[in-house]
Amino acid sequence: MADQDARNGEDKRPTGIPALRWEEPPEGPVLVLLDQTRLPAEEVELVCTDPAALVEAIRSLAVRGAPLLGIAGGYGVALAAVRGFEVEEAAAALAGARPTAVNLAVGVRRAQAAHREALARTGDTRQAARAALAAARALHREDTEASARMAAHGLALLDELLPAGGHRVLTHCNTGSLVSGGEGTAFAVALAAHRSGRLRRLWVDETRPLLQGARLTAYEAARNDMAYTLLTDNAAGSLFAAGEVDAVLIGADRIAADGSVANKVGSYPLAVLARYHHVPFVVVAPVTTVDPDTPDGASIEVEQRPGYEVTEITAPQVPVAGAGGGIPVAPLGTQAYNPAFDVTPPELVTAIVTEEGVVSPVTTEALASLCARSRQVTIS
Ligand SMILES: CSC[C@H]1O[C@H](OP(=O)(O)O)[C@H](O)[C@@H]1O
Repeated sequence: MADQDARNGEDKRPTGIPALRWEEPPEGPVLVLLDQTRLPAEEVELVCTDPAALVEAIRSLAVRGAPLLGIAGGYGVALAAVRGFEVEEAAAALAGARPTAVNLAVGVRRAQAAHREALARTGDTRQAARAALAAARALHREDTEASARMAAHGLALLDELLPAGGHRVLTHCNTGSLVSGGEGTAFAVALAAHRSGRLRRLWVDETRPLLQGARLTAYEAARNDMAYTLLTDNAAGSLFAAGEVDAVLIGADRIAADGSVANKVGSYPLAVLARYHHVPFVVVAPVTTVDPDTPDGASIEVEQRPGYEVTEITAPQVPVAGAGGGIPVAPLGTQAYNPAFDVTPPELVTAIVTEEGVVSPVTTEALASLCARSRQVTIS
């Protein structure tokens, strides 16, 4: 898919990167994924012909990012239905592939509900499969539209919060078109600022251990010709201290009813730094990430991932060395603590930006309408 030019910045292909697409070749429908574990070195596509392959792709982060997980989950149910797999079983496996991003369960549930309703109404498995696919496509379309609206609301908020001139924005993990049906969430706001000449600098946290920032956000920023600088996660503090950060923009995997935000591990320390240095800490996420059934941060299940992701550096070209197939950077047998996410309390969040607008301050009361809206979009 990529040619040599793509890696030296000479590639002039469209900046949007189709993270996934549904195709219907003669041999049967497939879900095609851009394998994000191979980026930025290689653009490799995974062709999923069954739900089990998609479950593994989700678990390995070949496909990742809360909104995209919801879209993939919906298509996964449709794939099971059109290819004659047991749909309820496939739905349960897909929804359980990763626990923290609520969008995954939402996407699966919407396609599953459409399938159940059509099957009960018609008794026809082909019609039921088409209903599941239509639900997945609707979710994909809605997320694409939501991304553009979040970008507009987010940029207007930055202009309101920050002095005129270029904004210096720090972001964590990856929240661009690789997590979305559109151009992403937090990254889409930075991209909108860039396109309007109002992004002075995008500070990109590398985001250990899987390096979504270094590998994916830098890749997307380069493809968009943005002014970006990569930094180690532990260098962020010195940037704040030097007054080099005007705002923090991050995504979310689950927002509890009280406004607690689960996001990539390392987000909470950024919120504390932002508060100490009086810098706005802005969360950008679609309404489908708000979970009215999770009352508070303590109720969010934080995914614990394998220790070898911390103790080894993995790269596709590296021959199998350690337990995870990577290069050990710690003594063999080293135990590692590897939570994939952390939870930021609402009092440290300046604002939550969704496609519906901006919530600030972040309180249970202020979120009530978002919770109600979330219930609507997650069952329609
Ligand atoms: C805007 S959703 C992107 C969100 O997903 C990332 O997690 P992962 O790479 O493990 O799927 C991270 O939390 C991002 O903020």
